[in-house]
Amino acid sequence: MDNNKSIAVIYKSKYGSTKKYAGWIALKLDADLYEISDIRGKDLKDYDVIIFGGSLHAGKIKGVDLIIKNYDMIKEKEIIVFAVGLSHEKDKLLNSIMEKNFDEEIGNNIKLFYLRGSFNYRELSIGDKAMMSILKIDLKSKKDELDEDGKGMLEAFNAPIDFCDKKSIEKVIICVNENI
Ligand SMILES: Cc1cc2nc3c(=O)[nH]c(=O)nc-3n(C[C@H](O)[C@H](O)[C@H](O)COP(=O)(O)O)c2cc1C
Repeated sequence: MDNNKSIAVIYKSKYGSTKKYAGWIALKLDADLYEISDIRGKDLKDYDVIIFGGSLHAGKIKGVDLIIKNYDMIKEKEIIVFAVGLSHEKDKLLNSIMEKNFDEEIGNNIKLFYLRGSFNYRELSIGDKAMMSILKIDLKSKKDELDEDGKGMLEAFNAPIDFCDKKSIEKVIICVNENI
């Protein structure tokens, strides 16, 4: 790895999984670590490699506007985004995250990864509980037709689940090391 390259890891996390992954990645890469509110868009130009991590919320990557709004300023840099969610990593998942969050130009220029997070219904904010309750009713009504993801989600309302796995950051680390 070229140690002269400066790397920023920036994250937006509501319940802690994305923060955990960002911390693991920053430590491994000896990068500067920022919670999203602690960095301004213009500070991004100080870095050669920008790694952004955000949790998935109804398909959207929280906080990723920081990358989108500043894209013209940072487009010559190495940009890596990791999304943290509960779904299983299926073939189409990355494509669907890409389509819901980025236009074609940005999509072609960034590297996108998916990491599995955690879920504890009891700890959710009131708004998130309301949103998830609607999902729960929907899942229950389709109980017999649910795929693995749906069944897992339904079970998660009763018992907290945590898929955070330090080993899964390896794909992000390899990507950074290959490109700098
Ligand atoms: C309201 C709500 C919406 C969610 N939407 C998605 C989603 O669209 N896709 C997904 O894979 N996970 C979804 N999740 C699961 C979160 O992404 C998961 O809990 C993640 O670990 C949260 O990250 P954080 O701990 O950094 O806040 C959702 C969770 C909540 C509470």
